[in-house]
Amino acid sequence: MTSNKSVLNWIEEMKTLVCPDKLVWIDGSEEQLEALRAEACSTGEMIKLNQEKLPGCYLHRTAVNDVARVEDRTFICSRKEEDAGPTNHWKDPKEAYKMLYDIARGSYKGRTMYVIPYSMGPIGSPLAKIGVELTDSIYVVLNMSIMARVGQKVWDTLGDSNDWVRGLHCKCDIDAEKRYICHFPEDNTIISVNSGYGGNVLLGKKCFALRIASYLGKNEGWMAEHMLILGIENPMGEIKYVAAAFPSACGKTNLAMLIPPEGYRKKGYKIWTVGDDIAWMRQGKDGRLYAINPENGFFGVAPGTNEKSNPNALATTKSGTIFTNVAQNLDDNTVWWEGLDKNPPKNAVNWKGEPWDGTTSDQKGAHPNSRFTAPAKNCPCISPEFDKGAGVPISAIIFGGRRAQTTPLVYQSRDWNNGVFVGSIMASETTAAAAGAVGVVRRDPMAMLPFCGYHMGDYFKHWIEMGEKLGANAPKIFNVNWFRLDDEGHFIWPGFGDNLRVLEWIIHRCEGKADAVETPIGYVPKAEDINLEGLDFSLDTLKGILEVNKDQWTKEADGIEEFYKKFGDKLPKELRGQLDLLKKNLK
Ligand SMILES: Nc1nc2c(ncn2[C@@H]2O[C@H](COP(=O)(O)OP(=O)(O)O)[C@@H](O)[C@H]2O)c(=O)[nH]1
Ligand SMILES: C=C(OP(=O)(O)O)C(=O)O
Ligand SMILES: [Mn+2]
Repeated sequence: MTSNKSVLNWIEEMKTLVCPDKLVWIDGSEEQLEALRAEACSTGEMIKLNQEKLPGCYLHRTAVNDVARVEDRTFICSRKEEDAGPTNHWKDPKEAYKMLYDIARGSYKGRTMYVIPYSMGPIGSPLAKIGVELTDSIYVVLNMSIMARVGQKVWDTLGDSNDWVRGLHCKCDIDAEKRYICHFPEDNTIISVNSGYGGNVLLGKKCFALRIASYLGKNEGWMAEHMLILGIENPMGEIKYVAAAFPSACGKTNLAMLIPPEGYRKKGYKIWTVGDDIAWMRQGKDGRLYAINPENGFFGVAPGTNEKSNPNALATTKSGTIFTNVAQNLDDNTVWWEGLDKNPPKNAVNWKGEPWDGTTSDQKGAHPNSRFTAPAKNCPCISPEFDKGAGVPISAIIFGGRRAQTTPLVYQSRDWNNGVFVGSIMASETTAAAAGAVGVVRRDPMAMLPFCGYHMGDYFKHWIEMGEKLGANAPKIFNVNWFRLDDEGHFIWPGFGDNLRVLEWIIHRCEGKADAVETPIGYVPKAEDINLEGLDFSLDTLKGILEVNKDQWTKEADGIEEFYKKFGDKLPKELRGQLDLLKKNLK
C-alpha cells in the first residue's frame, strides 16, 4: 500500500503496543467496504435498514454512556501548559503518552487493526492535508470513508513525506472513567480511547481538522475554523460565498443547505452548499480569502431535520448513510427521530436498543444528539466547487449562537478588528452535542472554545494578523442570532429558509447596496431593508429583534470584561481597545 518509512515505523510501533490479531489496510474500494458492512451486520455492530426505502443505509447504536463529545476529557498536550491556554484542558505530553499507552496496551487482542489513510480536502489540493487513523472499529472505518477521502490515492499523494497526522483510536471497553481524547499538536498526533461516538473517534473531523489544524494554521499563516461554507446565487447568476461559525447544534448544517423561500426561488435565487461544519481558509494569489471544506460528508444532527426545516439534508440521507442513535421503526425497518414528522412509530426500538412505542411513550425515541453520516455528493444543492481544490472566495464571515435575548437578529462589525472582537465575545446556550448541562449560556469565541488547539489569546492574535494580511480584501464580519425567544419561550424569528432574508442583507452590505443604523455594538439593518415579502411577520416584531438594549449590553460588557481576564497579557491590545470602545459607546 505504501513504502513510506514514517508510516510503516509508526504502524509497527502501534501494533506492538495494542497487539491486534490482524491488520487490514483500507483501500477505499467498494468491495472492501461492502465486506466490512456485512461483517458489522453479522456481529450486530450495525443494522441493515430497508434497502428499498434507504439503499445502502445502516443503523448503529453507541453505548448509552457514549453519545456526545466529552469536553472535560479532551486535552491539548503541548509541552508547555501555557501553550494550551486557559480555555483548554492540558496534560503533560510525556505523562499523557504513558497514561494512554497503558490504556491502549493489548486492547486490540482478538481484534483487527484497520489502517485508514485519509485526505482532509480534495486529494492533491494545495489546501489538503493527510492523516492516518488506526482503529479497531468497523463503524469508524465506514464513517471515515464517508467523511473523508479514503484509500490508495492518499498513499500515492503522501509519497515519502513525513507531513501527516497520526491518529490512534482504541475502543477499549467504553469505560467513561478512562475516556480520553488527547491531542499532541507538536507531534501531529491524536489518541482517542474508550469511546465510539463520532465527534470523539472520527479523528479527521474535530480532532484533526480543527484542533490540530488550527495549530498548523497559526504556524503556517492560514485558518482552520468551525464554519459552514455556502454560495448564494442571485437571479443574475452571480454567486457570493459566506462562511459562518456557530457552536455545535446551533444551525450550521441547516444554514448550509437552506432552501430559499418561495418568492426568492421564483426570482431565481439558489443556495450552493460547500461545507456544513469546517472551513480551511488561506489567502489566494488575488489577495482574497479562499475556503475549502476539508470533509467529504456530513455528520449532522438528526432531531429536528424534516421535510420542512431541511429537505436537502433529509434528501442527502436517503442512501449510503449511517444513522447513529436514532429510533428504528420495526414495521418497515426505517428510522425515526423527534421532529422528523408527527407520526412516531408504534412498533419501534429506541436509541438505547429497548422496545419503544412512540405513540404512548414519554421517552425520546432518538437521542437528542443522534446523527446521520451522509455522503456530500448526495446533497441536492452541493456546490460544483465542493470537490475542487482551489476553494471559494469568501465575501462575508458570520458568527452566531443561541441567545434567547440580548443579541439582535443580525449586526455588522465596524471593521475587521471589531469583527474579531464580535467573534471573541460570542456566547451561546450549550446543546446536547457535548456531554453536560444543556441551555447554559457560555462564552464560545468563534464557536472554537472546544476546538482551538492552542492558546486562545494567540488564536485571537492570529485573527488580527490575518486581517492585516488581507487588508482591503478581508471579508466583512457579521453576527446573527436566529434564536431570540418571546415571553412564552417560542422562537420569534421563523429561521431556516427564511434566514436567506438576513443573508441577503449581509450580501447587500458587502456590495455597498444596503443602509444600516449605527448602534453601540455595530451596524444593525433598518427594519425596512430586511425583505419580509411572503412572510407573516410584522415590521414591529422585526424591530423588536433588531433592538440593541443598552441595559442588557452593559451587563454583557461586564461579562466580557470578566471573560477577558482569563487571557491575561495574552489578550491582544486590539481587543482590549474594542471592549473599551464598546463600554464608551454604551455610556
Ligand atoms: N429555531 C431555529 N432552529 C434552528 C435553525 N437552524 C437550525 N435549527 C435547529 O438547531 C439544531 C441544530 O441544527 P444543525 O444545523 O444540525 O446545527 P449544527 O450542529 O451547527 O450543524 C436542529 O435541531 C435544528 O432544527 C433556525 O434557523 N431556527
Ligand atoms: C461533530 C459535531 O459537530 P456539530 O454538532 O458541530 O455538527 C460534534 O459536535 O460532535
Ligand atoms: Mn452540523
